[in-house]
Amino acid sequence: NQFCDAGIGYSESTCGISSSLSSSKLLIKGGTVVNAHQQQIADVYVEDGVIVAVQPNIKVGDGVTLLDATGKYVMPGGIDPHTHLAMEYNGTDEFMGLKTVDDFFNGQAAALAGGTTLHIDFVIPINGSLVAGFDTYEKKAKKSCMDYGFHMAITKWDESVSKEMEIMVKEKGINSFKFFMAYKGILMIDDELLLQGLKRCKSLGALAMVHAENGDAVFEGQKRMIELGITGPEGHALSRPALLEGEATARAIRLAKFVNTPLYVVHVMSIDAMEEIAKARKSGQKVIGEPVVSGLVLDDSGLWDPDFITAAKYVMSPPIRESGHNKALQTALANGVLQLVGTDHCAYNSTQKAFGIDDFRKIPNGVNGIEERMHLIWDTMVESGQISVTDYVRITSTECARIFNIYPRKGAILVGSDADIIIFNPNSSFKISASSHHSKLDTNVYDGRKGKGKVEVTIAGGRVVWKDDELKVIPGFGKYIEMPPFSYLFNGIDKADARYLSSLKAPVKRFK
Ligand SMILES: NC(=O)NCCC(=O)O
Ligand SMILES: [Zn+2]
Ligand SMILES: [Zn+2]
Repeated sequence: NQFCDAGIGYSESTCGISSSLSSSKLLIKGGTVVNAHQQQIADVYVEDGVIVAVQPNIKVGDGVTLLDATGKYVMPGGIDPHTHLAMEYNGTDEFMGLKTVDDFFNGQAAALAGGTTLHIDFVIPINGSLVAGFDTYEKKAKKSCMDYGFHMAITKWDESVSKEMEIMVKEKGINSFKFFMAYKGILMIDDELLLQGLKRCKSLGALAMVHAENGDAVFEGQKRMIELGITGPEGHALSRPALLEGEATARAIRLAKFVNTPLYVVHVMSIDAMEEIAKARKSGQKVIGEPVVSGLVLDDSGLWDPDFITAAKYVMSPPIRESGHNKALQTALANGVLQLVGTDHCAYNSTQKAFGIDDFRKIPNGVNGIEERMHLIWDTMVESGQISVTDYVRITSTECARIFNIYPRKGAILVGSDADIIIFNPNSSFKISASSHHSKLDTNVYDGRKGKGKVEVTIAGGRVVWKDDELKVIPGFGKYIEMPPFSYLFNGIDKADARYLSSLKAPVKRFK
């Protein structure tokens, strides 16, 4: 790994960052500046971490770092809405018995090398306590080298959880809560809890997110596979078919409609789930669908690899589906049925994956992607002609900023926006390899993939952190980004509620 893997307190001089790269004034010259709404040839001038001017032919004095972007795209840094860095369960007894290997420093360094400048991670409560979970994640994130935000998982329900949700929203800058409809006995919630959670989210202006799989049926499917003697990684896919993802997606959508609150479906992996989202959106319901890179570009064939470790590295939930789902998800992303792309970066190494050598139920669930997302989505969606460059910015950055209510501070190259910027060369190329990536993983589910386009420069918070294939990152430089409630998804909810109430033909006056 090329970045400075020092602890907190590392200073620029000890890692040899040249003064030109650490200048607080930057001028990006002559590139095509792309926002989700338009593209234009312009210069971009940055001072103290903020974009100060976007226009042609900006003239500056001395002491400004110049970056030539002629023939290249200048785009907002990627925003990954779905990561699990240093993920733990209950603080000590980690999710599926293990802790993810990429933490809030090296996982972020990998993200920066791939052009992502902000990620939103999932806080896992400790014994159900949101405050305890938040405190733990706040400590883990102290060494951050790039900006980050938090979603919060809800794993149990009582008065104190309901109160803590309010604290999260009003005092801690969290505006989204994830409900796991799977992982029975660990994180899974039931419909009653989901209903209470949806109501509470609505009252706080927070976005409800669901991991949509029928956890009871998955549990049954797992038993079925073991009874049939299917204990390897392929049993993972066979035990939780797409119909169970479709069922849970439909159920969550209907409950959100009943409550009249927006819903965000994380890691949409199947046609079954995507079609439920399409139907709901067509009817006017506010449902957001997030595919992840693995579901868009891979198929399940790796799970049948005769080598256990090779197969186990593809184990994630919902599973990577058989070929055909990936292409359908790409089309849905291109035509607006799905809105933004995450990674679900959840890194378990070979030793950890080997925990399930005799029983696929014990293989920790998760794949990488935080470093690869921007390149793979460019190659799969833009280079193939499925979407435009402006749409690329929308699905990798802007829409995420809008949904989580931090636009245009993030997700845009506009005067006043944070200087989180990439310079992207469409004529260069990338190659993914487990031996050169920046994750701590010893494997990579995209190992060997090549494609067109390359993130040549990443600027985060106004600093050049990635250039000439070299990382220059500082632990502690990343900021926590608070996300206010009542995003645009809540517009009109009150009017729809009033319409509903006035439409009720009740109460009926009855004579006794
Ligand atoms: N997706 C996965 O397999 N691991 C991370 C946890 C989750 O998002 O469900
Ligand atoms: Zn999930
Ligand atoms: Zn996840």
